[in-house]
Amino acid sequence: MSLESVSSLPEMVQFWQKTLNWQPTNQQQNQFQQLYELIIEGNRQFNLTRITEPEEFWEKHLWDSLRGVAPKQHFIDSLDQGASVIDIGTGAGFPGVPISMIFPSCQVSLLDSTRKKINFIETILSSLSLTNAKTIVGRAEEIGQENKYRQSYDLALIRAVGTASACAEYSLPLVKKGGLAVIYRGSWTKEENQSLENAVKQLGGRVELIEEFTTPLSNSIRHCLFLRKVGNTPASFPRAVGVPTQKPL
Ligand SMILES: C[S@@+](CC[C@H](N)C(=O)[O-])C[C@H]1O[C@@H](n2cnc3c(N)ncnc32)[C@H](O)[C@@H]1O
Repeated sequence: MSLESVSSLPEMVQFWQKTLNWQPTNQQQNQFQQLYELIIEGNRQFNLTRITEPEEFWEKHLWDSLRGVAPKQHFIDSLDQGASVIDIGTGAGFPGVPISMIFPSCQVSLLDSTRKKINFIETILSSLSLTNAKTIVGRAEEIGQENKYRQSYDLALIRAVGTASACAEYSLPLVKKGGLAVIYRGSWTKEENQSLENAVKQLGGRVELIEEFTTPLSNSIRHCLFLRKVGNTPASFPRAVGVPTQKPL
């Protein structure tokens, strides 16, 4: 397939307006289209995502990425105020790349343990001139122990990287006191609350909000877990590579 044959993304003006009380500018809409084309092209080499149909891409990659930072229908305030953001396990760049497009004043770090994914993202950042985003190659367990990164982000985002307690252990050590970690989830049950609360407490956080919502096109159930960093994370967290998943808190 050549780039000329990549479909156009739907504009979805009414869905952006209704769900986020917001609409992309023409320039942002063009960037979404360019991102879509680059990912479809990259997928031929790298097997980046199964989500390639235009409407599905719009819903599951673009809309979902931005919905995660819009609790109570408003984008998280700090994003408009130069927040430092880290997307942990960014894969093909979600949710971090759409967020860096929409919030040019924030600084977004895109972390993944796979070098080839990060190489691909670097081509995206330069093709789209996204100067407010940069990449980090590494494991969250190790990055979270480095002074340069530890407790230095206002906002940590993590989607489809592991269990909720592993995601909490990857993200909270990287967040500043007062900052927020957002875990993007599909399903969530009340029974899972207790183990999440327990993990988050050990990491110096508290569960601020668990939001359930449905996606606008396929009506799928989604959840976002918003964790506030209220104290310091003990030095023993995150534990060594692999431990957060093998021995969940
Ligand atoms: C299923 S993909 C999700 C990608 C993207 N967040 C999304 O929602 O489309 C999980 C990604 O997390 C990365 N990953 C998994 N464990 C990690 C860790 N401990 N530290 C950094 N990256 C990790 C993988 O390399 C992979 O790219």
